[in-house]
Amino acid sequence: MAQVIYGSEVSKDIRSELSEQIAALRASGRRMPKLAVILVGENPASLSYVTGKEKACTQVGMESELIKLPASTSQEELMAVVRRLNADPNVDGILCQLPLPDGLDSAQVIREIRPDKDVDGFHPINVGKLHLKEDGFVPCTPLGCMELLHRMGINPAGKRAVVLGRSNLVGAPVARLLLNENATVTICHSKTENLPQVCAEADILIAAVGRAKMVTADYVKEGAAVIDVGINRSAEGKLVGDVDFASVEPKAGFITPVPKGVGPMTITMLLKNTLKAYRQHEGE
Ligand SMILES: Nc1nc2c(c(=O)[nH]1)N[C@@H](CN(C=O)c1ccc(C(=O)N[C@@H](CCC(=O)O)C(=O)O)cc1)CN2
Repeated sequence: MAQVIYGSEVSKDIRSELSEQIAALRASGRRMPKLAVILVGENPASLSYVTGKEKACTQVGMESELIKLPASTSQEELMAVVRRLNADPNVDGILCQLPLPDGLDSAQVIREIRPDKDVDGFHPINVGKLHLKEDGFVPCTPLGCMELLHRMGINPAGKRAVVLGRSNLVGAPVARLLLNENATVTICHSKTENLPQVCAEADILIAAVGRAKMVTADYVKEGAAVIDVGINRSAEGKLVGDVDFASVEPKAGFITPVPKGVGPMTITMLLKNTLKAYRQHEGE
């Protein structure tokens, strides 16, 4: 039976540490860290995630600003909002909730965000820094996966890690983070042959493909740490991961559930990145 690692619980500990740090800033009369979130359109999932981000900021004592724009917003209008936030000295972190409505170019928006305010870690400068092992902003979901591994007491050095999925948001950066911590990393994708066998060699298996319950027990080595990044909605509207929990849990050593696994860590790592941006802006 695997040890189930709840990101929701780990998040509570990290958020209480962040609250203490922010309370100390407030007590010394300092400016508060501030996150600005841009939401374009009416995607219900995106609305729920940005609401979660605002609530989390309030919970730890950070300031936040939600800029809600209609789906009809033009690329130039969106870029102008980013430029306004870039120039605002009270804003430490900026993010544009993804996906954007059809017709808007997210890559162009991300490139417009000042790299020192890019708390999502998506700007090419921050992507480059991750690959060069330089200090920059790392995307929140991959950072959350690494934090969970560390909290499980797993040191990736020398371990076989398999990342299922190669997206810029999760697969590619989490693979790089594992490599940076000296794991031997394989990235699998839709063209990978013998997928279950390749995955079954992993000591650490990260599932980030976006296919409900795709990872069954035959993909998993006995005792492996399995991190499920999937957020898939079933026909009944139930949230399910990429891992078939019932099948994998008896075989794995550690496993994260969906919900209450990696998801809450994404928002917690965003708070951490925003406080880091604030400290850099304050010259600490
Ligand atoms: N600009 C960004 N856009 C998106 C990101 C991102 O990191 N930056 N990631 C995802 C969405 N996301 C945050 O934005 C996110 C996803 C899931 C969760 C979460 O807490 N999930 C809960 C379940 C919530 C539910 O019931 O729907 C869980 O897994 O327990 C938080 C944030 C894409 N866009």
